[in-house]
Amino acid sequence: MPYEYEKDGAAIYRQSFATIRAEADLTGFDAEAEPVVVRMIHAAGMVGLERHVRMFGGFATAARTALEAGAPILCDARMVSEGVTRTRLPADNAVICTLHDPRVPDMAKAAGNTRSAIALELWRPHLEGALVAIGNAPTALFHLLNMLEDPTCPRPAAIIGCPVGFVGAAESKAALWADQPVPSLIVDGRLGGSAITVAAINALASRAE
Ligand SMILES: C/C1=C2N=C(/C=C3N=C(/C(C)=C4\N[C@@](C)([C@@H]5N=C1[C@](C)(CCC(=O)O)[C@H]5CC(=O)O)[C@@](C)(CC(=O)O)[C@@H]4CCC(=O)O)[C@@](C)(CC(=O)O)[C@@H]\3CCC(=O)O)C(C)(C)[C@@H]/2CCC(=O)O
Repeated sequence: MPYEYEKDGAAIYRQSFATIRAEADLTGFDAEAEPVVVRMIHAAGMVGLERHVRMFGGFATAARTALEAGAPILCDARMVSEGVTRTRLPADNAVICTLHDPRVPDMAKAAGNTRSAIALELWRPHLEGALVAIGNAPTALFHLLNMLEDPTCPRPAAIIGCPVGFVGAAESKAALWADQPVPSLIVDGRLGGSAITVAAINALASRAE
């Protein structure tokens, strides 16, 4: 006896988003921010994630405005950059991940840091006005905050700071929350990861949902 299941992709999305909107407490998010949180919950399969999502500085509007103006998206890991749905992007935005640049291993060795952190040095020419998306590496977020302490460092338009894990994830996001260098989104504590980071980008990229 074959299993019966929903086979219409659009219907699956519609049903998922309706379930999330029925079950999650989204009252703390305005109309710009709500679709971002809904898509993050969708990617994680976790109603309750909304209690850990925090934004400051008019994050959703700042990020959308930057994307619509053609800002590049700078990603810490290829898992993030590969997940961006290109057809949703409003200005054929460049999606850049420098982690696998052949120069990075030697640069990391010389600096005594992770590849994820040192790869951000190659962001400098693209950083001004960019949307930054850190979904994996706590060391990348710490390194970005250190770079931004230098007033001559180009400034991104907005930061998605969602590194995940047990070493440095909560601490790096707490540091972003404390510094508030530009409008940002964080998921507090150990929660985070590439999938929910990509979901936030994809929600920001298109207003249609
Ligand atoms: C310590 C690291 C952590 N990685 C985590 C979780 C995941 N990482 C995956 C993969 C495939 C990659 N992780 C690297 C970024 C690699 N991970 C690290 C580093 C050693 C240090 C980063 C840091 O602490 O900030 C880092 C290597 C580096 O020198 O920077 C990766 C480059 C490793 C590699 O394959 O070479 C690679 C990313 C590839 C890419 O997408 O471009 C996982 C899929 C785990 C796995 O393979 O088993 C998973 C994905 C999680 C996600 O949703 O993104 C942690 C948990 C973030 C951890 C840092 C914190 C901790 O508590 O340990």
